[in-house]
Amino acid sequence: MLEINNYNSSILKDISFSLNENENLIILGQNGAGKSTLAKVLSNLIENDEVKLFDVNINDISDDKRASLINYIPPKLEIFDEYITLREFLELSAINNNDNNSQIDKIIELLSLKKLENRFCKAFSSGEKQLLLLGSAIMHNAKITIFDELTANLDITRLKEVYDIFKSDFLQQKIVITHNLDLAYALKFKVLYLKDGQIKFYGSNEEFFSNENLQKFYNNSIIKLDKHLVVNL
Ligand SMILES: Nc1ncnc2c1ncn2[C@@H]1O[C@H](COP(=O)(O)OP(=O)(O)OP(=O)(O)O)[C@@H](O)[C@H]1O
Repeated sequence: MLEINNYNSSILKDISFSLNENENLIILGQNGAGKSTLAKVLSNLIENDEVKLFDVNINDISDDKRASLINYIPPKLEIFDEYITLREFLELSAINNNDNNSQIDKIIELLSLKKLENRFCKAFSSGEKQLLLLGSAIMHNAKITIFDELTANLDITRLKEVYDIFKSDFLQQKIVITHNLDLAYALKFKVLYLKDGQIKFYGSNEEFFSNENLQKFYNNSIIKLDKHLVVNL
């Protein structure tokens, strides 16, 4: 269980909610609403005293233990080593000391990354870097993984693959920050909507994507067509 109680900062206002074990979440909101900041608070990249992970205050959890409980995947892959290959990057993403070769093979196969296996990550396209981030999250295998705009640079085929992985059991509990409302709608995860640093909605996917709430949160800019949401251009 993930809990945050009365968190306040210059960016976020009075943030409180709890997410049960094995519940997945989507965080929505306009640019600058505070989504990434909230993700960093939940994973203690912004230190705080208001988050509890599985009933323990996040500050009382050792770094190793915390890494096994929550993992924040940033929107962009930062590579500091010019010569690190995809395979090496995945090896470094593991937080255990096992022989991880067969798991790495599985992830490379799952994400169809075989041709990039021994290439330097630094030169990857932005979409390839996003897939590597997803691979590293699967390798890391934290109890809760937060993805900050993972799908931003993916082509349609890759987006569908990521959707399938989000719906599968390759990862444990997932928190997905996205601007892609069609993806958010299709995933059916619980929704948290932020506006100006405040939670304006926290509840079921079905309720959030009701016609009434679409009107309330997005004016007339989104319409429902069959099982999809499309931008009303
Ligand atoms: N380190 C910081 N110092 C000062 N202000 C910051 C800092 N980080 C973020 N902000 C500000 O806080 C607000 C929320 O930023 P945040 O990145 O959390 O938004 P977001 O909802 O993730 O936006 P986007 O959808 O554009 O990625 C923004 O106005 C941003 O400029």
